[in-house]
Amino acid sequence: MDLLDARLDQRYVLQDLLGEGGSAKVYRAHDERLGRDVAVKILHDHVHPADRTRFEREIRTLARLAHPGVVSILDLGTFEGRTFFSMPLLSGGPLSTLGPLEDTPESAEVFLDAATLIAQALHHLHDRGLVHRDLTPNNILLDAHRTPRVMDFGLVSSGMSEHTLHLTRSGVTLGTPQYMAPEQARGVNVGPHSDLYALGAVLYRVACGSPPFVGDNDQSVLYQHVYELPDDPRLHNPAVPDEIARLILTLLAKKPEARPESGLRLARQLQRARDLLRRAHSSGQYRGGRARGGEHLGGPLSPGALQEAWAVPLGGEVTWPAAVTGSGPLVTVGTRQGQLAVVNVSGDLHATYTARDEVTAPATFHEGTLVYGAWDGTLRRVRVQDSHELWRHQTRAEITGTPTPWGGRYLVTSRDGHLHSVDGDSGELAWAYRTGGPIAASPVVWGSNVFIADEDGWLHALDATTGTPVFKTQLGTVHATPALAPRGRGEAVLIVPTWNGEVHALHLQVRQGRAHLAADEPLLWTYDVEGEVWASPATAEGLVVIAAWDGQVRALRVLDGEEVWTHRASGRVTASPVISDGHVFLATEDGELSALTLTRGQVRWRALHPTGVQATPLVSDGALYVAFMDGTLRAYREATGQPLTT
Ligand SMILES: Nc1ncnc2c1ncn2[C@@H]1O[C@H](COP(=O)(O)OP(=O)(O)OP(=O)(O)O)[C@@H](O)[C@H]1O
Repeated sequence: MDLLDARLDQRYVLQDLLGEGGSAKVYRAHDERLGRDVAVKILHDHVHPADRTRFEREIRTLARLAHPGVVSILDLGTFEGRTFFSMPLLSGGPLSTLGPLEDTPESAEVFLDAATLIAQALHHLHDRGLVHRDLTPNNILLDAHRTPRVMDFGLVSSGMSEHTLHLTRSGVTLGTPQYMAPEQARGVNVGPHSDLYALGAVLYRVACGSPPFVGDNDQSVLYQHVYELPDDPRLHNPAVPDEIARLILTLLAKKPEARPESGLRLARQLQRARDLLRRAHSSGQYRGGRARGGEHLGGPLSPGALQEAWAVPLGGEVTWPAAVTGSGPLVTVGTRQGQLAVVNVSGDLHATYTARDEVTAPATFHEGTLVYGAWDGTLRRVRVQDSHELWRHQTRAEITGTPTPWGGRYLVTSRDGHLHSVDGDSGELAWAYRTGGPIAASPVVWGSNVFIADEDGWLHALDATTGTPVFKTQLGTVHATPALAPRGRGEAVLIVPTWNGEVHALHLQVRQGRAHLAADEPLLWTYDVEGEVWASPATAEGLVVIAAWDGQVRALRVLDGEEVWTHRASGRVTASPVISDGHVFLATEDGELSALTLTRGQVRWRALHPTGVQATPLVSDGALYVAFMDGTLRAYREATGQPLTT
């Protein structure tokens, strides 16, 4: 019977059918009494007694639970003899909309936050002696803020002793094979650990886009849950961070005792993974990879109170396109005189590595090693701990871009127009792609796609794993590395500044892992800064900051290129602006350092030095690190004891 427009309990007007399950229908309804929209779940007209039991079980369970990660029951009633209940309307779709994971810190953080809340919700359930037994991505819906709520408690079992899997409805096995723990598939020893396994399978599906096991029929899937090992999630989606892949695989352990011991313990592990990722993002400052938007976490919170903490002579000039990069307690910068200096955060020189030539390409810290290229075409990988050189790879021309880690390899550009993919373990070349013109910019990675812009004016998009071209488009000579602003699921804006001053915003979409230009509006906007651009744009919070060489700095809206503010720096700008915690950090060729608010461009801090800066500064660990052209590295920290000024 169609219930649309029916008015339940003088209060709920049913508006749209949201979905239908075995026992009930779910409607979007308007609660006239409170003037808000809710979801109403109403029992089918004629139901099998088993389905009625499931429905009642769900209501009783919901009434016992109160947790931010569990959908709450608002009201209970009957309509023409049919039981119904109302609950908050969850408009964010199923949990799977958070995936597949993209190679952005935001994507992993949203995923980990959601997983943590679900783990806590499971703990809440388990603590009350309940086991969900049917956790699937569709049974965890997101609200408008992407907060997940566990629902669908029709299969919940109370009491750990209950082993019944075959709660049947018309002879059908209930539970969802794709997410079912091995012990549940076999019908023995189902308990809280089975929900943790199911959560592992759900997270696998979200992270990779497909569940751990697929098969032609339920039996084949269940067989694999019992006997086969799942693939490493990174094989299906290389953007899955290592920490997340490891946690998912422990949840999918065949033996319950090998899984995390409780939802609470899992929640802690997920939070730790989030902290680790956050730290990796705040330090491994390579422009093309995680920090490709020029945004970094962990910069000075109140730049108004910045003071010089130390200065270290590096023994050589520091010029564009060098950049200060860092990891944990170490900061590094290369010089023209063939040195790569590694300084610790208290200002002591930790080590110096020599190259035969200028080290102007920014170095990358990655997994305890340092990867750096030099003007003579050598790429080296060195262990930070003991300075041991792991390998050296020789290319034919100057290395211009920062080595960008991708799927166990490093993507690195050279002046003669090549993008090389070099194996991280052996230093051997996996593939090389030749663009038409010289390259000065670093590669930019998005999902499994890599973009490079050359000086002949073309932007190339390649498959990052194989180097196969995906598309190319002509924009104009590019020196600076483009900035990528992710725009929600499978969409991003790539902001490409051309040397002659035109900044183009390309609208990218990803379909089955491949990037392409949006068919309806490939170019969102073009903005003419009327001057050369050497610095890479920086983007965060829906804005992009572009510093032209003549010193004019502009913040534009990523969406439509509208100008939000402008600022005139004291001199020419070659170093890229850096964004952290709502501030933009700028350095000029005549020695002006400044910190501006991101949203309004207000100057919060300014310092002048007799020598200038061309290399992009680093923000990390609450400090600002700047390498001056004369070869000094200076650290600026917030003066202690001063109140926050912003
Ligand atoms: N609170 C809600 N807000 C928005 N949509 C909802 C809400 N609750 C349920 N839905 C939608 O209604 C659909 C049907 O819900 P129901 O709980 O009956 O799911 P089911 O899992 O398909 O059925 P079964 O009870 O057989 O397991 C869900 O898949 C979901 O899309």
